[in-house]
Amino acid sequence: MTGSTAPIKITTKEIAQDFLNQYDTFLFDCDGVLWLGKHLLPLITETLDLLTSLGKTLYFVTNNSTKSRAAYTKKFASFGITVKEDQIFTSGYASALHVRDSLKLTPGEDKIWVFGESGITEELALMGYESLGCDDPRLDEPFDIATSPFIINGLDPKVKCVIAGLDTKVNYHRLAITLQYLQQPSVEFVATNIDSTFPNKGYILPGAGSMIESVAYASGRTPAACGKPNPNMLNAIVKAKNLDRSKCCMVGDRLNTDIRFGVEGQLGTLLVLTGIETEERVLNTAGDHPRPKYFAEKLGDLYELTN
Ligand SMILES: O=C(O)[C@H](O)[C@H](O)COP(=O)(O)O
Ligand SMILES: [Mg+2]
Repeated sequence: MTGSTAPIKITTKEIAQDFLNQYDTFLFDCDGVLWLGKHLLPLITETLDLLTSLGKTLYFVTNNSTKSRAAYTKKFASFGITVKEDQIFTSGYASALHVRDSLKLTPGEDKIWVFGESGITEELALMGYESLGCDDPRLDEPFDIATSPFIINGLDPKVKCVIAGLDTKVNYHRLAITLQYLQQPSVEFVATNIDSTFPNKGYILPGAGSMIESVAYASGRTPAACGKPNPNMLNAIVKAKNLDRSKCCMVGDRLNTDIRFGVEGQLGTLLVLTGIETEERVLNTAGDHPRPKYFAEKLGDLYELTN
């Protein structure tokens, strides 16, 4: 898929100002746009302050499910940036909303097996759902079919759904037990997001999608993926915040998630080159991805060019 208009690179003060004048609300992806792991990208604080001083509204929409919205406020604070929990949307939160609003599982009764991290279980707990799996230390043990407590004790019949996401403690034990639940046809299969990779300070690392693919392949099942570019996530944000899509801009570093989310959601789009994509891919008219309206070397260019 290609946009008919060539993406505009933000390289001058005039282009930067023209871009800023078009939008009153910005939805920021996090990994690859604001930071790389624990490393804040250049001029991020200055750019967010600039936008706030111009009266813009800021939201943060990340596919990274390893942290809950509450934990992300702490991560922002660790960089000296004040962000309220209700400005943050994660794929873990979107998955929990899916469990509650689409699958309509019963809190306090139905349980969820989590192949992923605490950013998922904390969001589920806020909605009253008990999770199994995740960081249970027994899953850190090497898998042995004769001794695994999850095999010996049998599957929990109250588990009605598997949520799979990015799990930096992925191992055979977690894969094996997740597969046991996915072999139950009545157990729903939900994925937080589809990102194949993510950027972290000079390295491209396996993303949630690469791990989810493993259990999807083993089970022969396709999960419902809840993060960007799923329009349900954007619909939830637009509804919760009463947004005018024509005045919103999605800022991301990945074409098949962030920019697709923005283009298909009828938002403006800005792609920054500090994460996954290259200028060559952004300008490629033959790619199978939507192209952004704007792109820039880094988010901080907005600050640098207008000051
Ligand atoms: O694999 C993942 O979960 C993602 O690549 C990742 O962390 C994306 O986060 P985002 O770029 O949406 O902030
Ligand atoms: Mg990103």
